Amino acid sequence: MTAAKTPGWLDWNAEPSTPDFRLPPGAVDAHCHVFGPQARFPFAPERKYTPCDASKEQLFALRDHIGVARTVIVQATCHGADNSAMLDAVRAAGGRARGVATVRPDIGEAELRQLHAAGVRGVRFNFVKRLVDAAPHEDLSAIAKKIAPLGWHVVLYFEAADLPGLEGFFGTLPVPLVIDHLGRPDVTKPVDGPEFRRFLDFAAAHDVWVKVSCPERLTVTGPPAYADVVPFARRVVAEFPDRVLWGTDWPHPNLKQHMPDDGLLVDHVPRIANTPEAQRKLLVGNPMRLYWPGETA
Ligand SMILES: O=C(O)/C=C(\C=C(/O)C(=O)O)C(=O)O
Repeated sequence: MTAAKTPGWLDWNAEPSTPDFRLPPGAVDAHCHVFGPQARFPFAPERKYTPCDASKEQLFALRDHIGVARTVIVQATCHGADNSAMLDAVRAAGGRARGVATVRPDIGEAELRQLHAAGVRGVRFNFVKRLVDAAPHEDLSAIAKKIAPLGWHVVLYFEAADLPGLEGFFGTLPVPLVIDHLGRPDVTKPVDGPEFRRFLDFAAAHDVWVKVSCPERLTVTGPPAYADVVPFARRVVAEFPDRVLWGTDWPHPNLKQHMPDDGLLVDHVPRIANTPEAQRKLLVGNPMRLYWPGETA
């Protein structure tokens, strides 16, 4: 018995355009997911939404269509701490994928080593209230301490308005930090305003990595240019050229107004990283250093 998709949630675009922008050789999609198929990989009972299926085969077809060489497959909340769909996809990618998992604080060293051997290199802490019930900080601290010896990092997903209440805790985590989707800024506020400056100052103070992904989630002015998001992404690329990452966020869960064309998301890249050097760092050098250290793209 498969669960019905959350009403009103859009399906991912099955016919993405061919990008005009050619990704450089070795480009990495540093943020994407697999969902199910739920007949084989059921969704978590505690989830707050039910997506449509989005299989590893469909992810790899998109990867090849837009010219990406490697993917970082991030555990989504719809699968909770059951990482089996993500692990199945990472293992099937033949070294061309890494994983970011969701784990519980009681996870043991043996299981962490199995995840590492499978290609996992980080865990995700999600603070977006519409997605999860917040975990106690002591549980997250316990996880961070357990993953530190493996050289893993923590991927953080939060709303910008919640950063003031979270940044103190983030500063205690003994591992590198990676922030999803620009820290979800309110793009109706000025890019030079105090809110985004606080985010930039936090990012600088803690040497965090920042994903300049998901313009489609942040925009008010809408596709295809996502013009209101561009200044925020450009500022992060300019201030942290060696610690920015890019991803499609395919299959784009929880979108109701519009579903992006992943080909156009690729064409968004040169608007935010406007030199070949900046593009190579964003798309190749930075993600390779974080997820495939010591390997060549
Ligand atoms: O896919 C994303 O990164 C964004 C979302 C969902 C999740 O991250 C998730 O369910 O784990 C969202 O904003 O709804």
